Amino acid sequence: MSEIEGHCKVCKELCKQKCSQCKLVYYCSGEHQKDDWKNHRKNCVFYEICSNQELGRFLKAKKDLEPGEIIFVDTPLVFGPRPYKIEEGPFPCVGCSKVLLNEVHACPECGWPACNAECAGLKSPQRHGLECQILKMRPPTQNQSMYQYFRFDILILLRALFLQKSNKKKWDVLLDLEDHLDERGPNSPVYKAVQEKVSYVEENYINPLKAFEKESGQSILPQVSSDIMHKIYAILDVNATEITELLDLFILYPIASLLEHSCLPNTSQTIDNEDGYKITFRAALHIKQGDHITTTYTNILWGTQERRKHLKETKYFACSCQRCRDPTELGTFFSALICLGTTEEPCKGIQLPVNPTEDHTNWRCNKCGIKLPNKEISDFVSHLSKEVNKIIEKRPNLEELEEFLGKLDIFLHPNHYLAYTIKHTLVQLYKIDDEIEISNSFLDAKLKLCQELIDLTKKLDPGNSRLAIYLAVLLNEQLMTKFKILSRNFGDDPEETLHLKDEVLQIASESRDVLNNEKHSEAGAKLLEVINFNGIKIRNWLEEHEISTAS
Ligand SMILES: C[S@@+](CC[C@H](N)C(=O)[O-])C[C@H]1O[C@@H](n2cnc3c(N)ncnc32)[C@H](O)[C@@H]1O
Repeated sequence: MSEIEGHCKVCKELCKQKCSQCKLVYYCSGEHQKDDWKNHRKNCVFYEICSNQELGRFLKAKKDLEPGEIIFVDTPLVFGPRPYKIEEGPFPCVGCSKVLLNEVHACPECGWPACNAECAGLKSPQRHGLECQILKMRPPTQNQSMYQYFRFDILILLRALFLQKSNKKKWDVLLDLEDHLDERGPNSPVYKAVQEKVSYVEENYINPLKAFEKESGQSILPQVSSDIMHKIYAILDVNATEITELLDLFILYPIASLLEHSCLPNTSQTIDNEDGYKITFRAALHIKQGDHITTTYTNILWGTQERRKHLKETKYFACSCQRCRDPTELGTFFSALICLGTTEEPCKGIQLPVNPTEDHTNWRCNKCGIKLPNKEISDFVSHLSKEVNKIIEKRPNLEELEEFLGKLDIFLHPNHYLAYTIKHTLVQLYKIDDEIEISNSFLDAKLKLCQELIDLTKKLDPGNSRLAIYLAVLLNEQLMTKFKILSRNFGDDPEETLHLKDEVLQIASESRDVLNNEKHSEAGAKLLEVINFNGIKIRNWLEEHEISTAS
């Protein structure tokens, strides 16, 4: 049997035609494919759901997947405003969740803030349509601020509770998601925070609801116990996907919730805000049949200790992915420190964790061998991290930032994640402006920094699944620096001109490609506009100087 032949799933005849969707099953004819659709339908996907003791459920590839290939599209079980209290700043619209930056209107039924009394989300059952009837039941209260009165953090809970009536299948799937309730026991801080919400909901909404149900004989929401509310918040914390920018949303998906975490994920995701927040997962790297399909639950621009701590505290597991296990973090040295040695003369070796997946691992210098306890390192890095946040918040100028980086350089490996943050800001402050006199050495230094950060970003995120915006910013800076050199040296050396022209065109094209999955995000769209504008500027210049734009 050749590779392009297989046995028809129905009659077992040898044939060449496959299911055009999953390309995993052979059918000798359209008729046999149609006959089998009822069985095949649920298996017509590129992944299988597996489970083991360590991970619980996870997804495995059923076939080899190429970068960019769609693995699955998922539709939300429920979505709503982030379940954290809003203490200041604008509210979102209760109907469509857009942040209300200008005029604030109200839902005509319950009075909650809305973008417009006609907002379609006010009536939609997936949005405000069902919860509105409960919000209306609250008795009038006095002496409460707007932020105490409009508790957007409880809306997603009400929306989830309504699934038991509006879509029992989704309700059952939701309740079957991982909750880690055992780790969120009554003494944990998270339990107390959730209990505050639950008591608030009971007092303001559930008690009036129960009174109404009793009086009217209607059953609106049968399951509203405190336990079920704790469970829903736990499920949201462990599984929900967050969107920020203009919307501030938590979205819970049935399939995406089963994806395993890795700090080196092999998928990328895009969410369609215009189509009910459908999420599309694509292969970001080559995925082989049988490989686990992974996403990331944390910030891959943090060092191993910070990522693992965050995962432990919010997702209740100890990550031991390829990056976490490697003291050098895939050769990036993203958490490495400079060894200060024991004598007055620093040894200048590199301090790395001996076993990064052990919480209390010692750190050891790769040159002098001196060991330091983890606590000493993490206290020191957390102190530096606060200093970095302070200086970034201050919106520093170039000189302040360079001076600060000079201090960090004494202690941190040049690739340390705190240095990365500073350098990423710095590279954008090294302006290449036609109005300013710029030396060649300045351009060379900027190019060197761009290249250093681009290489580092690509190592951390080889599938460009999380750091696309960071990378595109760097490529754009590199593009404009090379273009400056090209235009400055034009006429000196024709061969060099052509070489630089090719490089510039290649970088312009790469920076656009990198943003492929981000072009619908606010930041991605803005950046793409800048890159396209720069691309046009460069092409115009090349044409004016009669340099072919073909590579
Ligand atoms: C979003 S859920 C993933 C689906 C879950 N395994 C299930 O059975 O429903 C997140 C949970 O899966 C487990 N998990 C995910 N990735 C893991 C990993 N790399 N190592 C260990 N546990 C992991 C943890 O229990 C985590 O809290």
